[in-house]
Amino acid sequence: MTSDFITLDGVEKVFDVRRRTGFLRRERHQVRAVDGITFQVPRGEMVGYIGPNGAGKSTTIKMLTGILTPSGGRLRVAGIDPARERTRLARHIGVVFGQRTTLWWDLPLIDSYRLMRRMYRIPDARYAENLDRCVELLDLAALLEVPVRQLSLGQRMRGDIAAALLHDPEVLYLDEPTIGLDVVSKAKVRGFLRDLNAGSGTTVLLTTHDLTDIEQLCRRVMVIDHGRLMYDGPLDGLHEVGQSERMLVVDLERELPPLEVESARVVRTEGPRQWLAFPAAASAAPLVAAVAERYPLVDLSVREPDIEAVIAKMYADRGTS
Ligand SMILES: Nc1ncnc2c1ncn2[C@@H]1O[C@H](COP(=O)(O)OP(=O)(O)OP(=O)(O)O)[C@@H](O)[C@H]1O
Repeated sequence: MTSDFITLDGVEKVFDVRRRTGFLRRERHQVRAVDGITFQVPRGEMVGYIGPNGAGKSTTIKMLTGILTPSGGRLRVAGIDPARERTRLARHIGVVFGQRTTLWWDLPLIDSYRLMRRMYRIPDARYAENLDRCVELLDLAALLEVPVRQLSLGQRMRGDIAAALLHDPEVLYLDEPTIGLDVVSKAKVRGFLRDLNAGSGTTVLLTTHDLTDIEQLCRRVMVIDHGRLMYDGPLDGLHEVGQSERMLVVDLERELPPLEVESARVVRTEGPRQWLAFPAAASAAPLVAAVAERYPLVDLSVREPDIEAVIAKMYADRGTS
């Protein structure tokens, strides 16, 4: 048996859309939301699934939960075809949508959990154990009797994550789990997910626009755009694909015209300080030596490429190709 827990092979999703083109006229056209995606996720991995708005991320997640049926290709989660056996699959997966809640709005948090226990037919001992663990790790003790509508966004999100985990799913899909949260709440959610993945070996597929989530949680990232997989690999590898640059920031004894050194270009000057961009994959040592030899150098620092800028560049390059 393969250790791959999620497998997609040439998966497609095409939507038929009717567009109004006149008073009584409507035109039919097709949107290829997912256009032949292939990837595998082994058990226990935590993977980032990112892309610009409308790239096809939510459509992929909906196919992985069985809400949507693929138009083509083959998709399996825990050996199950999600669209055909959605109920059986539900026992294996947990889903958290940052923008929506699965909790009952007017009920105290604990009542939502009790309803879920019944829905998923979770054995008493297991329910008690999982609830205790979530309450402790997600800091929910003081919130259990509070109606969901009175919870802050960060509290509600922690409540939703617990709800998704009460039935011990083997895989957790997270769609924007830190959206709108403050710095402290984000750190809490990220810390919990890291421990969950490391401790229980839960497989996690994480969709987010916050790249710090990815940097802090995922070693592997998949980038999707226009329904196609543009990149699948380690986060660091994005720098190479995106041809990113590092920055050498130099402080000189006095203000000078832009420095002229091989393999770097001055992108900014501010008094005696200058910023030199050079390829991220290149060593900074020869560049530093060249600057020090020819110019009156006082101080320097090297800045790593900003992953956000790398991805923005990837999206932009794609848009113009
Ligand atoms: N039910 C639907 N009917 C028609 N078109 C749809 C439907 N759902 C999604 N689409 C289209 O499919 C494409 C992909 O949408 P999807 O929601 O998967 O993107 P996304 O990557 O999740 O975007 P975002 O980051 O904005 O949430 C978009 O062009 C969207 O308009």
